[in-house]
Amino acid sequence: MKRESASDQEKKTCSSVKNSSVSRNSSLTKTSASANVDFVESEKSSSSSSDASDDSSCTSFMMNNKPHNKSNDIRWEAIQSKDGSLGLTHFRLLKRLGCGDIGSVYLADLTGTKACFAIKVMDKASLAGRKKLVRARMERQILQCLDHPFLPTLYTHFETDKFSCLVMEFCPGGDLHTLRQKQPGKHFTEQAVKFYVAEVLLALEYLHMLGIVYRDLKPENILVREDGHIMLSDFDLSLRCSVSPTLVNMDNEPIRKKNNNTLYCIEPSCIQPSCAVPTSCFFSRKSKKEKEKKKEAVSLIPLPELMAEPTSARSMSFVGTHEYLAPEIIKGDGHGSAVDWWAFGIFTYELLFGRTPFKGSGNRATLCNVVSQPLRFPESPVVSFSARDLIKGLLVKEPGQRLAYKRGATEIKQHPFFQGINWALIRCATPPHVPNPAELQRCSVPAVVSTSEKTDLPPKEVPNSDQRSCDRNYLDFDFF
Ligand SMILES: Nc1ncnc2c1ncn2[C@@H]1O[C@H](COP(=O)(O)OP(=O)(O)OP(=O)(O)O)[C@@H](O)[C@H]1O
Repeated sequence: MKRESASDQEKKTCSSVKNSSVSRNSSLTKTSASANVDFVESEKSSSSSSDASDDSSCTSFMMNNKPHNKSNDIRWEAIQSKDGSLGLTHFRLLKRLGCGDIGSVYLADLTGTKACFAIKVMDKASLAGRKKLVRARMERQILQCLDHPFLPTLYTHFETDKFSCLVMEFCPGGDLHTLRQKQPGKHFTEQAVKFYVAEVLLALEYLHMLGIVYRDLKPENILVREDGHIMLSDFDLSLRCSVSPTLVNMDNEPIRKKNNNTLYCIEPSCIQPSCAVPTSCFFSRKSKKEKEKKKEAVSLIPLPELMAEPTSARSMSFVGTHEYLAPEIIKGDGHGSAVDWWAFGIFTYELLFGRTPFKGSGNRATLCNVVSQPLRFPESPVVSFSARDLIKGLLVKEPGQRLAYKRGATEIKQHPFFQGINWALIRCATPPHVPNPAELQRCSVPAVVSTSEKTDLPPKEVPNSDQRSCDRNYLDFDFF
């Protein structure tokens, strides 16, 4: 069953566990937590009349630049071949993959090419009527900024009179929630968990460096790519703020002065967060002998780390999925990026044990448990000490004491649970589950007829499950 995000109704009913003085219904919130942290966010309950098509500063990136590693991507070539004049009529909608709060996602191919995409189709009038335009725009703006192996590629977006459409990479492997249900005991092995959470960690690290607090981590939002690697999806609850990447030492002190003769390169691309080997960016002007000595010393002194954690961003919104909400969100204390590390702890727990730690008999009970119930581990399945220790560090109720609060993902990467992970090469590692050809075939065989070539209207929302649409091999299309 799909887990819903916290609703306004529950916001009212859980008043016993939260600070009631906090307003959570602001529309597009722009505020400042400290002198140098600004953020912009969208909320489920946002109200704005702004157009979904407004663009942000990073809009031009995707339209004019090919993200790295896409040089052999036939999808990219296919989109470019249409010369920027794309509309819904250029796509055959094959199957509805699912439907979220702000739109439906379809598997589609671009006519005249072999390229398949996932297209999120959002009805603009419906968005405006339900005050979701800001959320839709936020999601698009964030997608336009991303260029990471574990985050979605937005190939293009376009608007018709009625619809706003995002054309993204299609993940044929389903989501981790569904995949977990298929595992023996409905939980993953510790080895598989290590792989999935490591990839999610890298994706969160990248988002935080861009000043994006994800706020909706849960297995349902982790999709499995054709090659078995993961992709985080769904950014409409995310919070954007500005961060200033800083080099810090192990005590979290910013590094300001040069260390004697050693010149440090402060280009973020040159920093290898927990790397023991100096990169070519770290050079000195000393003699060979001195260099040798220095080399030994350097291997003992931890290198500075890049800290770009929007820890001090402050949002008062009540957003997310009940079982994954951090205590500070429920209490209305204001929250920053530490909420993602809390959710990362819940996520790791769920993948390992097949259930979340604070789930109650209802949403209200769950929220109360998150705030006040101590963390407990089931006796079975048996998991390692390091796995439990990692979860304990993440599920600390006070955000300031939580693992990763001070140094972000770097702190988590250094935890013994991840010992042996080659962070730089994880995208080349063999995933625990690679969708088999039959699964892929099922996803790519046209299960539905296409929309009319003469109209740019997508199919009317069909109230049937994806499975049914597969079984019937076609969908009824109503044009409205
Ligand atoms: N790129 C993709 N490849 C394959 N399936 C996808 C892709 N993106 C989304 N989906 C599927 O479509 C469904 C709807 O996705 P969507 O992001 O619109 O909503 P959601 O995750 O249910 O949440 P929300 O209501 O918060 O927007 C998802 O459950 C997912 O299974």
